[in-house]
Amino acid sequence: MSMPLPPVALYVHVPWCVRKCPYCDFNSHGVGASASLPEEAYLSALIADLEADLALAEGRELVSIFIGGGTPSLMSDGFYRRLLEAVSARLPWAADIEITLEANPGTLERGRFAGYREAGINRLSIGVQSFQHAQLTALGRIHSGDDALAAVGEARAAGFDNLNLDLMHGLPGQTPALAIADLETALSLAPEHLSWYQLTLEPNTEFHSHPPRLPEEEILWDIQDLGHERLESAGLERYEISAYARPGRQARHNLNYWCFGDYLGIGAGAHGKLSRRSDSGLDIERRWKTRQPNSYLRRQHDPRGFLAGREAIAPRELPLEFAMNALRLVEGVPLSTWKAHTGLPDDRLLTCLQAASKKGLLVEDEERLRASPQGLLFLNELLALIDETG
Ligand SMILES: C[S@@+](CC[C@H](N)C(=O)[O-])C[C@H]1O[C@@H](n2cnc3c(N)ncnc32)[C@H](O)[C@@H]1O
Ligand code: SF4
Repeated sequence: MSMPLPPVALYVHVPWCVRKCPYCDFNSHGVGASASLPEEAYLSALIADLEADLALAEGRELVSIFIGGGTPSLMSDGFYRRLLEAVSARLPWAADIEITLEANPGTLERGRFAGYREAGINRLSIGVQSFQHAQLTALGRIHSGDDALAAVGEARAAGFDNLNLDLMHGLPGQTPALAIADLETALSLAPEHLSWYQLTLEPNTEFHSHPPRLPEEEILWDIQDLGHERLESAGLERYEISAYARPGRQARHNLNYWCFGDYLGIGAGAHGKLSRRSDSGLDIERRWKTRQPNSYLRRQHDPRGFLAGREAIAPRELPLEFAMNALRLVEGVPLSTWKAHTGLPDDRLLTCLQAASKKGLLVEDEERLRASPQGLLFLNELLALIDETG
């Protein structure tokens, strides 16, 4: 019998922001507050991009849609209504599909969230980062703490009952007390999900060339320990390195990535991962689209199409690729996911995990692939070991 294919999700990228943040290495382009964006042209490009990728879904139902950026909340509700209509006319959806949109509190227009809800978006991810003036300024954000509070209020009033707040920690000038104060404010808003990322200095960002002064290592550890304890005591369970959720509110879209599910990626610079049945099980490919927004728009009228590159994942690389995702999850993944999502037999993975188990970086479990608490702290070391033995 032929292998079943993994579940499939859809990622949609919106590449524009009001201003480029100095720490950000995403495919996002600052256009200023008063720019008018080419909504019509981008919508028709996204639909053409989806059309070209439709066959890759092989008739599977979409389990989730994630509209990320950039700043998707720069686009109107009409844009998303038409986009979601176009997607649903072309691909079947799971009855309980999760449809998330990333929103920036600095782009809040009255009534916009209600329009998004009516368009069919059922989860908002709000980029709060911090509620403190000094930290928001250091991060070059365009919004204030009050804007973030107003955005959450507006989201609730619009009927969103599934909210994620993005917060960062380890920020310039941040003490443990300030980091916990941010979490207290976030918790007072009772989000269903909270992403709590430690600020990293990424290559090709302004912070990389002109690094700000960050808290000392010991302070960073204190922030992490205190924050983790506080979030768990408030009923937000840590299920991934940086993600906390109320029971049943884990982000389905991210869970699909971390469990090595498939996803189509449309929009400037969007990445996808797709499996195809083959004689040996599954052939898995990564694909990515043209990155520059203007080049992407031009590709609609170019016989080359939107695709900028594609690469098969060689069977040798699969253990690492799989583990890089699965091991981010605190509970790991059932070992059966490996076979189901790579088409390869278990022994291939198990051989290269033995060394990691011996070092105490993996929990010995015949049913699940799961990092130990030590392994979660030193994930890079664990992944390097898997890579060497893969
Ligand atoms: C793609 S960004 C988009 C969200 C939206 N554009 C915004 O910034 O509000 C997703 C999240 O990644 C996090 N992030 C981005 N760059 C980061 C960095 N260098 N270190 C840690 N977290 C980062 C931020 O919390 C951000 O909200
Ligand atoms: S608003 Fe978000 S995507 Fe845009 S530059 Fe800032 S962090 Fe990056």
